[in-house]
Amino acid sequence: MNPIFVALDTPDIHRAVAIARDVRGLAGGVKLGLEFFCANGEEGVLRIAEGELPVFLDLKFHDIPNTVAKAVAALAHLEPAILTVHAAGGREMLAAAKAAASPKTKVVGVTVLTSLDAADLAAAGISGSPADQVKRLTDLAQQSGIDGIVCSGEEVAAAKKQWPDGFFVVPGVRPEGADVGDQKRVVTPAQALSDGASVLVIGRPITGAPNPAQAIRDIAGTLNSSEEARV
Ligand SMILES: O=c1ccn([C@@H]2O[C@H](COP(=O)(O)O)[C@@H](O)[C@H]2O)c(=O)[nH]1
Repeated sequence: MNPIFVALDTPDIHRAVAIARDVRGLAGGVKLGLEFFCANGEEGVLRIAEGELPVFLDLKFHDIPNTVAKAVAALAHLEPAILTVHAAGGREMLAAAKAAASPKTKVVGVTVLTSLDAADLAAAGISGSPADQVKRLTDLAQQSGIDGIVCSGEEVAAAKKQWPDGFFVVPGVRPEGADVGDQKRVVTPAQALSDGASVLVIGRPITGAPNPAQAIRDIAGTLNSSEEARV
């Protein structure tokens, strides 16, 4: 499986369609998040799905089990390849999300956002490092029956050891020297992949490039040959 999913973080449907077209045949899929979904809804998702790349719906649901289950059920007919919920929503909520999803969808739990560091966790009253919190939430996710987690590349090797057959989505990925923006726990695509990432989520380094297709080719070229063979 090609691990590169391009984050189409724009409210502009025409721009999203154009980038999805540019990266077709080079990316493993596209990721649609809150910015896109709030602006374009289900109709927008269907437009992007016409491009025939697998669609990852990154809506990061976090609510009581009944509400999350109903939200996931309302989207189940779209059969996204991947769907996110917040692992901190608890075991019951995670299990309810999995039960409501299409069997074709991998449900993954966001552990600690890649835009947060230890100081941010402390400010929110969470003790320990991001790695400690990712470990706790990975346990919870595994016990709940969902398919995997979202974590940074800094934690993915440990998470893979903890959950060998888990599915690991890694955002906060930056080619050497690229602008990190608001991301705080960042690794290179090659590092994330060799440490066990199943999917690399990459947005601005591709969508902000003058030539998104070339940006993906450049990233693929940084992966070592055995990993590159998967792209
Ligand atoms: O912990 C998380 C969870 C999700 N994301 C999402 O990934 C992309 C990253 O975009 P870049 O432009 O490559 O920074 C974005 O859609 C986030 O919502 C994340 O970054 N971290």
